[in-house]
Amino acid sequence: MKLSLLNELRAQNPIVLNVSNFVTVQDVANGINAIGASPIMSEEIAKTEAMVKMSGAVALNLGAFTQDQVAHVRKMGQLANQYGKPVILDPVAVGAVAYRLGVAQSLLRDFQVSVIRGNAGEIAALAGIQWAAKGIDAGEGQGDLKAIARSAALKHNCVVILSGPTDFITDGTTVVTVKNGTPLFQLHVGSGDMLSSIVGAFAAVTDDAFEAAQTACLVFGTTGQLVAEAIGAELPGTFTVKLMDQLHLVTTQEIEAVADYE
Ligand SMILES: Nc1ncnc2c1ncn2[C@@H]1O[C@H](COP(=O)(O)OP(=O)(O)O)[C@@H](O)[C@H]1O
Ligand SMILES: Cc1ncsc1CCOP(=O)(O)O
Ligand SMILES: [Mg+2]
Repeated sequence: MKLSLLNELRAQNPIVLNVSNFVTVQDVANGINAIGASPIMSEEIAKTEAMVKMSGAVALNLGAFTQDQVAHVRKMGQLANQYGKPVILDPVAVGAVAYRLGVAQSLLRDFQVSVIRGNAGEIAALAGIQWAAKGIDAGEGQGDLKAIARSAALKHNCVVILSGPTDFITDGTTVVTVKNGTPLFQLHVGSGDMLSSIVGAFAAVTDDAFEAAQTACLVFGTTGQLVAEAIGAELPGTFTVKLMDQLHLVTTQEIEAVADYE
């Protein structure tokens, strides 16, 4: 865990290039901005190369794609590999919809990702493990989440974040768990998407994708937890607004004071 990456991120203000989904695009852009990085979104394949070149990391979200957009994502992933930019993949709902899983698997064959960030249903699907995912949510399943995360990481040769009440972050060998968070994250559609792109912001300021993934989970989880403790009630609207504020304001000292990871 390297919390000083948060200060590094704020000092560098790296550009994070996103293929987002139309549902959560504004939360994702503002989340990246609030934490101290610089978001840019893209939907046009013709300008992909220039945009990849100027970016520090590329975050690819499969939340709501058309076939044209899949071609765009593929080209962006391949160009990111060519220019040595870290790629973060958010495989939204691949556990619930076979077509989505097929698309994600074909993309994972066509370019190398640095980090996959998904919930239990999504990561189990990418590991080839049985799980009853529910739409965009994790759903229900049996099994050792640590082992599922590790198996997905080994299969796709990358760092994997299996997020949820506890986040499991692994490079396929070591597994770090982050227990910070709040159930309010589940009442805000886009929490996962924000986390994935924030992983991109951290990956842009270090060559160590595993460290970037751990730190992003700790920063995001503790920030949400601090907000929930401050508002003290189940108010998803208020939570969303205050989460943006706190992502901007949170300090490494405040995070250290509540950090719960091993
Ligand atoms: N019940 C919970 N308690 C604490 N934190 C949670 C809980 N559920 C999700 N989170 C946090 O919410 C964020 C988004 O994760 P998740 O809900 O798994 O993604 P998605 O929105 O893609 O399903 C992560 O930071 C995760 O740690
Ligand atoms: C509701 C919805 N439908 C397609 S993408 C999307 C948003 C998913 O966001 P998250 O996985 O971050 O909750
Ligand atoms: Mg999600």
